[in-house]
Amino acid sequence: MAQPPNVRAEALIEALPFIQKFRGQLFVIKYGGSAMEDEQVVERFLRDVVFLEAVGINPVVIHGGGKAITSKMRDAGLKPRFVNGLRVTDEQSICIVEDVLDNEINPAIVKVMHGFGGKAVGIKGKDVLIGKKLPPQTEGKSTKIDMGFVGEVIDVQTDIIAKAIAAESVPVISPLARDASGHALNINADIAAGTVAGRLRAAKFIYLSDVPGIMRDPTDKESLIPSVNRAEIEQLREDEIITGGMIPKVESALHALAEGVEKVHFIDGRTPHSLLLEIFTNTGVGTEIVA
Ligand SMILES: Nc1ncnc2c1ncn2[C@@H]1O[C@H](COP(=O)(O)OP(=O)(O)O)[C@@H](O)[C@H]1O
Ligand SMILES: CC(=O)N[C@@H](CCC(=O)OP(=O)(O)O)C(=O)O
Repeated sequence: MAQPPNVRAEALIEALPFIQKFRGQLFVIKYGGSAMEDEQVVERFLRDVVFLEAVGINPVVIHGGGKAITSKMRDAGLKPRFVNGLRVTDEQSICIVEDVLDNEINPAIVKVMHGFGGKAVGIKGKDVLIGKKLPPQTEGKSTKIDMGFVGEVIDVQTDIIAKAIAAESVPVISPLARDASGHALNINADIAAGTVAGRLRAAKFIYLSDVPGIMRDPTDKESLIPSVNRAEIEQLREDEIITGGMIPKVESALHALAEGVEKVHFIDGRTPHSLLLEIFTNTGVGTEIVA
């Protein structure tokens, strides 16, 4: 049932101080994982991003696509393998990774945003992120695994991103880098986003995922941790409360904070308008990481 007009107007007025505070500021948003699986959820999120841009905030979106890559690899008869949350990526797999991220997911996001009347520009990670191959990773106690074409970001060509923002377009960036010889490297999207947020000194860095935030028990919603600092994160890792896909997230969040990002938030991409609630209301949503 529609709310009375004055209640609806109050929601806009509640947003006023936040719009005034955040206009002109740069927010990096990592969008990935299961929160990307449902078309309705994707559209709702992207409309929220268009809204941010329309009220003068400068969002930069870094997207993932791990699930789609896994499914395409399986179709090709390849068996996905992860070490410490990172996909082992051989020559055949990197072609699939590039195809899924740059030719499918990235243009689809831009198209939906255009459909909502937003301005967005797709940027291939390879065009802005310079990387180098990761050394072999330790699995278990001592086994070293060659990760293939998996990299870390050593430089960001921020001028290309800045140009898009100056043109009032939302940069939508895929998590790939190029190495010194121009070869594509697969970058975990959380790590790519954390590096970009740090280099751009984002006012906020927001992760949208498929959990309410960081939890003491990922199966119990009530165990959500609303605010956490570096020392507490280290303890949560030691106690193996933060595991799996949450590890690259907290690591890149801490990296971004060390680089001067003001605030990092983990919110649930499945909750309708969690992004707008986090930014434009006093309601605390998800987990905030403070320096
Ligand atoms: N303490 C924790 N709190 C919340 N989620 C956690 C925690 N530890 C591990 N996880 C896992 O991390 C996952 C999120 O990481 P991931 O699946 O890589 O997200 P995305 O694909 O959105 O980047 C959650 O679905 C959850 O299973
Ligand atoms: C090296 C590495 O693991 N790269 C990731 C890149 C995509 C990603 O991170 O996507 P999500 O954010 O949706 O998980 C991968 O191949 O799955």
